[in-house]
Amino acid sequence: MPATRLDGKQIALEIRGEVARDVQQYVAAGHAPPKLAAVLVGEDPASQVYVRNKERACAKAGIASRLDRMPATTTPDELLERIDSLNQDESVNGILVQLPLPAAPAGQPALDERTVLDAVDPIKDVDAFSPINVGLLMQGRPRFLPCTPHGIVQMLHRSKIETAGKHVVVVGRSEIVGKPMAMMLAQKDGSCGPETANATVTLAHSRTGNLAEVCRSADILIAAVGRPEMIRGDMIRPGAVVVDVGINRVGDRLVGDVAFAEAEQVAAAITPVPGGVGPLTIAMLLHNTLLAAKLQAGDCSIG
Ligand SMILES: NC(=O)C1=CN([C@@H]2O[C@H](COP(=O)(O)OP(=O)(O)OC[C@H]3O[C@@H](n4cnc5c(N)ncnc54)[C@H](OP(=O)(O)O)[C@@H]3O)[C@@H](O)[C@H]2O)C=CC1
Ligand SMILES: Nc1nc(=O)c2c([nH]1)NC[C@@H]1CN(c3ccc(C(=O)N[C@@H](CCC(=O)O)C(=O)O)cc3)C=[N+]21
Repeated sequence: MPATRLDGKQIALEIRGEVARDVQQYVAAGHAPPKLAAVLVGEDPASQVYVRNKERACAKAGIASRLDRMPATTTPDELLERIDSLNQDESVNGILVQLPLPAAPAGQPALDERTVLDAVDPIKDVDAFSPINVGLLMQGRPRFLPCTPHGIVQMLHRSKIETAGKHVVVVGRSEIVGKPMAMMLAQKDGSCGPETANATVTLAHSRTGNLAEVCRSADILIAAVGRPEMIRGDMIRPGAVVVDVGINRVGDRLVGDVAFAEAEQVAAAITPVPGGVGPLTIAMLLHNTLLAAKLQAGDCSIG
């Protein structure tokens, strides 16, 4: 029997509905609508699509948004100045600097991702990329949860997939996905999302020995590698849950990091690409933007 498809799009719509309702209540209590500022440097086509989707989702949830487009020739000082002005702007609750940043034109200093992300005020850091928010997450007392791992946690929970006592293998150790994902699932209590903790976590990467065997030992396999269809059917334990984070453009097709047709024959449940983790990332960004507004209004001390 082929695997159940975990419908990320549907779950994302459900979460967006909840955020819209909470935004309505927040505004009814006399607050200005939450506001997200996205900074897009350069012309990367995938980033354009993502930022457009995000703006549309904000509008539907009653969240205000502004898009600051800056040319690929922007200097580090210009970008840091823009971030600082968004930090100071009391009407802006959330700030997102779209990644990747473009390469610098010849003869100009590069835009360093770390320096730029460090400049975002932690109380407005809706991506949860700043060192303060990463540290709070590590300690099990997060303020903002990073959007993609949080979306995955929500999807598992809402699909009634238990993580406690399970062996989760996360393939990929990026700061955005793999590393925080592993940390969240290994937490002792529910601090990083409802009932999604207490997993036994293996964090695999490009230097992992015998990756296929490590993957086959997973009850839940989470692939965040960025290599089209590298997780094959024979790397999956029969009956496992497979979460495919990868978004790879191959010609005009969008494919994940998992060879879906093969995996579907082995797994018990699997996320498709598109329509899996991607839409959840956006839903959790909306959630974080409302949370940011509440924190700044003094409405709640922590998530
Ligand atoms: N759906 C969504 O919302 C999102 C999707 N994505 C997508 O997820 C994917 C991963 O993104 P991101 O985490 O930013 O990627 P990065 O490129 O930052 O990290 C990739 C990770 O995969 C590891 N890796 C690379 N090759 C192999 C290999 N052959 N075997 C095992 N591990 C390997 C790398 O190992 P090492 O550390 O050793 O180099 C690294 O840790 C991309 O396709 C991206 O587009 C990203 C963010 C959100
Ligand atoms: N500061 C920052 N924060 C991010 O969260 C961030 C980022 N930079 N840079 C790039 C990655 C990637 N990412 C995606 C989000 C949604 C979809 C998404 O909605 N995907 C749709 C398909 C969209 C399409 O057709 O291209 C889907 O999977 O169904 C994809 C990718 C967020 N990222």
